[in-house]
Amino acid sequence: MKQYLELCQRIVDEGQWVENKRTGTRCLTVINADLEYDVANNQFPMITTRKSYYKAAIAELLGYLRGYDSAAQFREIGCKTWDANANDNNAWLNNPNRKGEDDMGRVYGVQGRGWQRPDGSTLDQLSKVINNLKNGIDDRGEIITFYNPGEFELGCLRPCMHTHTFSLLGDTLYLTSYQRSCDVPLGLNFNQIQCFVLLALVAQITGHKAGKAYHKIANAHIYENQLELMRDVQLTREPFASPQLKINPEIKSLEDIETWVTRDDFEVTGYQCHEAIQYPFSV
Ligand SMILES: Nc1nc(=O)c2c([nH]1)NC[C@@H]1CN(c3ccc(C(=O)N[C@@H](CCC(=O)O)C(=O)O)cc3)CN21
Ligand SMILES: O=c1ccn([C@H]2C[C@H](O)[C@@H](COP(=O)(O)O)O2)c(=O)[nH]1
Repeated sequence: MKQYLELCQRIVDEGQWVENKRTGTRCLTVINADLEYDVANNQFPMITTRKSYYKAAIAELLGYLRGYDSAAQFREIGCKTWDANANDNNAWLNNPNRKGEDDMGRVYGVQGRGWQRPDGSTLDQLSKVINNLKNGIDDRGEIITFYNPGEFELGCLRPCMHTHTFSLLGDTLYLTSYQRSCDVPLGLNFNQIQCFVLLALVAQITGHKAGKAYHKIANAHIYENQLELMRDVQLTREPFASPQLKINPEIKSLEDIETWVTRDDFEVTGYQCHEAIQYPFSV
């Protein structure tokens, strides 16, 4: 929690204003942030200085792992975060590749589970990594990347947290996640949870201990219409201790994640937080 608040304070104190053409809203911006999460000791990085909706963040991650490409699929598993980008953004609405209501196109999990090869076949990056890790193999390229510049025009948004590298050291699994662009009041709240859960879950289904998750962010920003709430409300609050996450131990394979796991297989204990803050969202 301390590192999150320090990043927010750093943006407020040292950020520079950057115009943003896509959303039309300028952002107070810093470059480079390194965060880490202690999965080994179950220090679940949920924001405590406002109410955090962790189940929606986990549902979003499950949707990515399943290769979902429609905001309707995300809604069905308890996550509304893709409605606006799929249905309210003019650039995407006018894009001839959009296949209709709720279509997100070839984003995130579509690339993770079905990267298109030149010969027309597809590559399942996630299965490869899980199979190797299950067999104790780290080929120094246990990487899942959603970032496919050749297909940007086929999706509603370029992936933000775009690459995940898994590393095995003895029987301990580590994760390094890379993010090109981060909406610190809204998105990071979800992304911190997702890095933690991704490592905890993959460690569980591949039979390893979880170590740390490292989260590397290039452009970290606060939108202009979020600044007052962050500076004058959220940053004046004292954080509470980190809660703990309990994952259903019956989750044992990638197939389980694909078939029956829901957001209710994840329970948080010991969560104490300040009142909710509703931050504006820029589409
Ligand atoms: N401008 C912007 N910021 C983002 O963080 C973001 C995007 N766009 N587009 C793609 C995804 C969607 N994400 C989102 C979208 C909405 C919330 C959001 O509204 N969160 C609320 C409540 C969530 C709920 O009730 O389930 C929050 O208070 O955290 C969070 C992340 C993260 N990403
Ligand atoms: O997981 C996510 C997804 C998106 N974001 C934020 C970061 C930016 O504010 C927008 C994306 O805008 P771009 O113009 O494509 O950079 O969404 C996030 O923080 N986390």
